Amino acid sequence: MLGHFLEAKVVILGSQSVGKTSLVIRYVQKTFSPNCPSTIGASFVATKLVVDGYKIRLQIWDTAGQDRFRPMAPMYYRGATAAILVYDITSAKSFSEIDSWIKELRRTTSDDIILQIVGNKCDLDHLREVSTEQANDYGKKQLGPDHTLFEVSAKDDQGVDDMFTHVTRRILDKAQEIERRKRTNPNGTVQLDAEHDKIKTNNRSCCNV
Ligand SMILES: Nc1nc2c(ncn2[C@@H]2O[C@H](COP(=O)(O)OP(=O)(O)OP(=O)(O)O)[C@@H](O)[C@H]2O)c(=O)[nH]1
Repeated sequence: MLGHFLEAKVVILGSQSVGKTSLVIRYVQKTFSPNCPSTIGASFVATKLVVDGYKIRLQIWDTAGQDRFRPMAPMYYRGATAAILVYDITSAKSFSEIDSWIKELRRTTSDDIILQIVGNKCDLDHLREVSTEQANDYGKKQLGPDHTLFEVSAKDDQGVDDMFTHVTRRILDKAQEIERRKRTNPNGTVQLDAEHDKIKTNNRSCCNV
């Protein structure tokens, strides 16, 4: 049975200035700073939450969107359970770059990585360049009919908590699926252990959440 303590790595990817750091700060610190400095390399924050009775520790890696840091990205997404792919709804270019992230992740990571598309800055609807319908259709086409697009605003605190909770639920579902497969396919131990390594579960009955 899946332990009641779970740890997962989540990486945030996307073009420069789409608001990756702002989303993490909004989620973890409940604040917004309009003068957020551009990320150099990447930064890491850990946060604990309880979803559906499970205590989860998310290790969130916020990566730098500047092109010069792109070659470093594999260092941060390697071993990730989930990747949050962020675009800015006022930038068609940032949306088109999601496609190259998906291709790169498909090429270089396990099929099991959870991919979540997120449009940030929905407070700037009057400047919108990417329609909800376009992004929604794209997400379902690329990531399957169950993919739910999130349009959020780190500035106005719209949808950010819901989006992180949704990703965490998907991580839980994945962990449960891996457990199920492990039970029903004992011959697949090696492969399943490799997968399982990315979602660390622990049967501890007590933790710091
Ligand atoms: N209006 C609005 N501005 C936002 C929002 N989120 C971020 N910003 C602004 O967008 C700019 C870039 O935000 P960051 O969080 O630094 O973006 P980033 O994707 O982490 O940027 P890099 O680290 O350079 O890749 C900053 O001026 C933010 O204040 C939002 O939801 N609405």
